[in-house]
Amino acid sequence: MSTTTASPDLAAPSALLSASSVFYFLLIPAAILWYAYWKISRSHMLELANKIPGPPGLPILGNALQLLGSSPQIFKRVYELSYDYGNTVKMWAGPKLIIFLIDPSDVEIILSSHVHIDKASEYRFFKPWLGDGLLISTGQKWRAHRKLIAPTFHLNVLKSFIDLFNANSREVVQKLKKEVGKEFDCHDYMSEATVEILLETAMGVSKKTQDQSGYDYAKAVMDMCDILHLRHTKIWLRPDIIFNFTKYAKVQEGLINVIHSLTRKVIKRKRADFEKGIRGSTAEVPEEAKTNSVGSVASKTVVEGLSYGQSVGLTDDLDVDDDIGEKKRMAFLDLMIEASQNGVVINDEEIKEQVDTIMFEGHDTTAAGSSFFLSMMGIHQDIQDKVIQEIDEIFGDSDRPATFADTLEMKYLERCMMETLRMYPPVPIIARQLRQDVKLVSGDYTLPAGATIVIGTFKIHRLPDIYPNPDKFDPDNFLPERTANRHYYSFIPFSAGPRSCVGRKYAMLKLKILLSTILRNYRVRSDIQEKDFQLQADIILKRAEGFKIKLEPRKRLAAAM
Ligand code: HEM
Repeated sequence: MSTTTASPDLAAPSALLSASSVFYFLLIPAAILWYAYWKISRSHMLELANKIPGPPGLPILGNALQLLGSSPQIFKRVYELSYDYGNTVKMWAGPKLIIFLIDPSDVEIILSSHVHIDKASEYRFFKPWLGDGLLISTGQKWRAHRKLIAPTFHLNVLKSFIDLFNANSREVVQKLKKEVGKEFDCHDYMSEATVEILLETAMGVSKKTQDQSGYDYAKAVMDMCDILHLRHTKIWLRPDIIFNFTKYAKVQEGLINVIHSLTRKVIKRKRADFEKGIRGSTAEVPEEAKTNSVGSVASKTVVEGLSYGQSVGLTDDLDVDDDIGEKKRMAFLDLMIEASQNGVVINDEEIKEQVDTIMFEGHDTTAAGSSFFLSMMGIHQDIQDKVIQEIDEIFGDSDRPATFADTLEMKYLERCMMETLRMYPPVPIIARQLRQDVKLVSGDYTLPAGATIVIGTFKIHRLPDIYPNPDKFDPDNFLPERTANRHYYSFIPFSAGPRSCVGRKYAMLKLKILLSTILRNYRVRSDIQEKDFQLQADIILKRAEGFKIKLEPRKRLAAAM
C-alpha cells in the first residue's frame, strides 16, 4: 500500500479548513450585502423619522437605556420626557422606531381607520395565552369575529345581566365587612368580583360550579401581566429563543395553565348545558336581588350610548341598532357555542381564544377602574358626599336592588366614573403597527410604514389645553356643555373607531351597579393622597403600592352589623 496516500484522518482537517474558509469568505460579503439591503430598505423610514423630534440616542441601542428600570420609574421617565417635545415624539428601541402621538386629530387618523388595525408586534407576547383572540388578531379573522362578538354586548343582552350584577355586588358588600376600619387593598376584592361577574354573565356559568376562586384566576392574570411587561421593557427577554431559557418561561407556563384550566372548564360546562337544552346563565339570583324589570327605557345616557361621538354623528358597531330581534340576541358564550355547532364561523380552538380574551379584557380593566374610583372617593370626601346624596335620593333607605332605570339617574356617579377613567385610564397606551405611511395633521410629519405608533391615552387625558387644570379630579369635566366642545378623540379610555372596546357598555353598566351598591353601604376614606400614587403601567394601569383605602359602614349597614 502506498504511503503517499493521505489517510482520511489527515485529509479531514484541511478539507474542513478549506470549507470553513469558503464559508467565512462567503459570509462576510453576504453580511455586508444584507446590511446594505437592510439600510436601503430602511432609508425611507430613516428619512421620515429624522424629521420627527425625539431624545438623542446611542448608536445601535438608540434610546433603549431610557426604557430600563422598574415599572413606576419607566412610566415617570417617559411621561416627563413627553413634556420636552411636542405632540409627536420618536424614540428608537434598538432598530425599532416608536412614535408617540397625543394630538387628538392625529390620533383620529389612526384609530378611525379601517386600514391601520394591526396591533404592534409587542402584542405577540400575549399569543401563548390569548392565541389569536379579538384583542390581537387582524385582517379577515378579526373582522369576522368582531362581527360575531360585538352584538353579544348589545344593551338588550346587558339588561338581562342586571340581577346578576346586583347579586354579585351584594356579595362584595358582605365580603368587605371584615375589612371595616382597617386599611386594605380594594383591588383584591374588585378583581375577584369582576372575574366572578364575567363568569356568571358573559360566560353564563355559575361561579359555584368552579373549583377555582375568581381571585386565583385574577392573581394568575396579574402575574402573567408582570411577565409580559418585563418582556416589553427588558429588550433581551424579547426573543423567544432567549426567553424560553429563563426562569420566567417556566413561571409563565404555570400561570397559563391556571388561566387556561379555568377557561377550559367554563367551556366544558357551557357545552354540557347546551346538550341538555339549557340556554342563558345558570347562575342563581337570590330573590332579594331580583328586579323583575328588564323593560326598555327610552332615555339615553352615557351607559346606553357610550360613544362620546354620537353627539357629532359618530357611531360604531356597538351603537348600531340592527334588525336582529331581541329574541335572537344571546350572551357571549351561548352565541359562541351555537355558532360553532355549524362549525363554519368559529371552531373550538377559536372559542377558547375568545373566552380567554374576554375573561382578561373584561376583568382586569374594570378591576383597575373600580379601584381607582374608590381611591378617588376616599381622597375627595366632598365629591363622595355628592355621589352619596344622589344615591340616597334614588334609593332612600331601601335595600332594593338597582334597576336599569336607576342607573340612568346616576348622573353624578357617571361623571365621577368618567373623570376617573380620564385621570387613570386602565389602558394607558394603545399601540399599532403601520403598514402604510401616514401624514399627520398637527404638524408637517409623515409616520413611516413599519413604525410602531403609541397613542398616549394617559397623556392625552391630561393635556392642559383640553382639560384646564388637568391634574385635578373634577367630575364637572363631564358636564354635557363641556364634553360637547371637546374633540371626540380627546377622551379615549375605551379607544375609539373600528377596534374600540366591545365591552364598554357592559363595563359602565356593571360598574354603576357595583360602585353604587358599595357606596350605599360604606363610606370610603383614604390616608394616601394622589401625589403619592406610584403609578405602574404594566399593560393595565395600577397603583404599585396597592389600592389602599378604609371603609366605614353607612347608617343602614352599621345598624345591621
Ligand atoms: C373600564 C373598563 C374597560 C376599559 C377601560 C377598556 C379599554 C379597552 C381599550 C383601550 C381597548 C383597545 C385596546 C387596544 O387597541 O390595544 C379595548 C379593547 C377590547 N376590550 Fe375593553 N375595556 C374595558 C372593559 C372591557 C370589558 C368589560 C370587556 C368584555 C367584557 C372588554 C373587551 C374588550 C375586547 C374584546 C377588546 C378588543 C376589541 C378589538 O380589538 O376588536 N373590555 N378595551
